[in-house]
Parts: sequence; C-alpha cells; structure tokens
Amino acid sequence: MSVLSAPDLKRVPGVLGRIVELRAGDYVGADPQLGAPRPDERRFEAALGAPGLSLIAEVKRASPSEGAIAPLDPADAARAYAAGGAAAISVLTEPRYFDGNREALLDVVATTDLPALRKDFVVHPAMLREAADWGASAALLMVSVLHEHTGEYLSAAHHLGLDALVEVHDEHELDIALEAGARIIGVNNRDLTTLKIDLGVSPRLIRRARDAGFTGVLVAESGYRTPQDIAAVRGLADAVLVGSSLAGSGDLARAARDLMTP
Ligand SMILES: O=C(O)c1ccccc1NCC(=O)[C@H](O)[C@H](O)COP(=O)(O)O
Repeated sequence: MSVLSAPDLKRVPGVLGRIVELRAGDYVGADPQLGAPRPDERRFEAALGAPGLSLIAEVKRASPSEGAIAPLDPADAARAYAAGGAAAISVLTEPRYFDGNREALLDVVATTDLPALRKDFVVHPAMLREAADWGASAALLMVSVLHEHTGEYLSAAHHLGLDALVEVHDEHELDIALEAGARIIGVNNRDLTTLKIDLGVSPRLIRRARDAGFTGVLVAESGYRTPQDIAAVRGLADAVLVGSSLAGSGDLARAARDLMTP
C-alpha cells in the first residue's frame, strides 16, 4: 500500500482537537509503512454480528468527561466482562486523558479469547500497525478526525487484517463512512467537542444507515447506564459499546449482565 495522507488536525475542534494534536505529537517520526498484508480474520465483526444485541465492554480508567473512573486492572476487567456476557472488549490505549497504554491491550489479549478493539485516536498509520502487532482484532477510526482520509485508513486497517469500527456522530460523517465502504459503523451519542450526550443520536443515524441500504454492523456508543437506555436501540443496533457505567460499577460482571437484561 502507498503511504497514507496525514489528516488535517487543525479542523478538529474542542476537547477532541486537543487530544488528537497531542497524539499526533507522539507519532512524529514514526515509520508509516504498514508492511506485508496480514490475514483478514474478521473476528470482531463476526462477534458483533451474532443474533440479538451484543455488548462491547470497555476497559476505561479515566476520561475527559468523568476524570478518574476506576483503577481497573485490564486483565481482571476483561475476565469480568467475559463472565458478564460481553461479545468483545474495547481497550483505551490513550495515556493522557484515559489512563490507557499498550500493556492494557496486551493484557486483555493475553487474558481472554474475546476479540479486542484498540480504542485510540488514530492519526498515523503506525497506530494501526501497532494495533495488529499487539493482537487487537479491530481499531477505531473516527470520521471527525480523518474526514476524507477515512477510506485510506480503512483500507490500511483491512490490509493489516484488522476490522475497523468507523465512528460517526452526525449525518455528514455517516455519509463519509458509507462512501468509504465501512463494514462496521459506530454511532457515538457523545459530541466529542462538547462532551454532551444525546441518546437520540444513535437511533436516528442507525435508521438512516439502514434506510441507505447499509447491511453491515451498527454499534450504538456512549452514555448507556440503564437497561431502559439500552431498550432504545434494541432491534436497531447490532451492538452497544459501554465504558464508564460498567467500569465505575465496582462489580463489572454483574453490571454487564444487569445492563443487558431487558
Ligand atoms: O469519554 C469521554 O469523555 C471522551 C472524550 C473525548 C473523546 C472520547 C471520549 N470517549 C470515547 C468513547 O467513545 C467512549 O469511551 C465509549 O463510547 C464509551 O462511552 P461511555 O459508556 O459513555 O463511557
């Protein structure tokens, strides 16, 4: 594959803009080569495509919205989430705002057979190569960060054998994800420039994606705290991605089970 273009991070406003500028600084001078193609396992996609509503449970120790959430041990958290019925584990690897790191992902991959998502702010191809090297099954690609380069980064993820969760928050971003050929689209209820949550965003954009003929996997993300919240996307989404309410619960297995019980 040819070397990927750098996204224009000056276009990213607010909290998210600050996060991605710092993340880009971490990868200045990193090797942009992807290397040889790797086998396409599609484990993350398959796990979310199971009948019913699947849970992607997130190892999230801190966030800009909440500050410190809980000093989770990633391996213990992954075991608990698996016991609680999660179909996949999301692992934050961003260090400054989310208290994440490479070791968290490595520990989760070593502990459970569930497919792991590297949840980070991908701004450089080396971050995708790392995700594959560290054993992730999938990586997050944010349309609000990559804009018209989303398709290139999606091809790069697939080249590395990774599934990609292509994340959107509004109609324009959804159109870019669809045009890019995303197989898995995540709709984030959280506006990452203001951090405000609106649980109406996922149902609205999921319906729009289906109306546009999208037949892939749709994930509702952020802000889910109760079974009643989850009810709003049952029968619409294929999966929900939940972090803070599970991570801060004190009993991750039970919280995961209770949240997903209708
Ligand atoms: O969670 C944040 O405060 C946040 C701020 C800025 C950029 C990204 C952020 N979160 C990433 C996520 O998308 C969530 O971790 C994920 O969807 C889970 O959300 P939640 O269940 O509300 O913790």
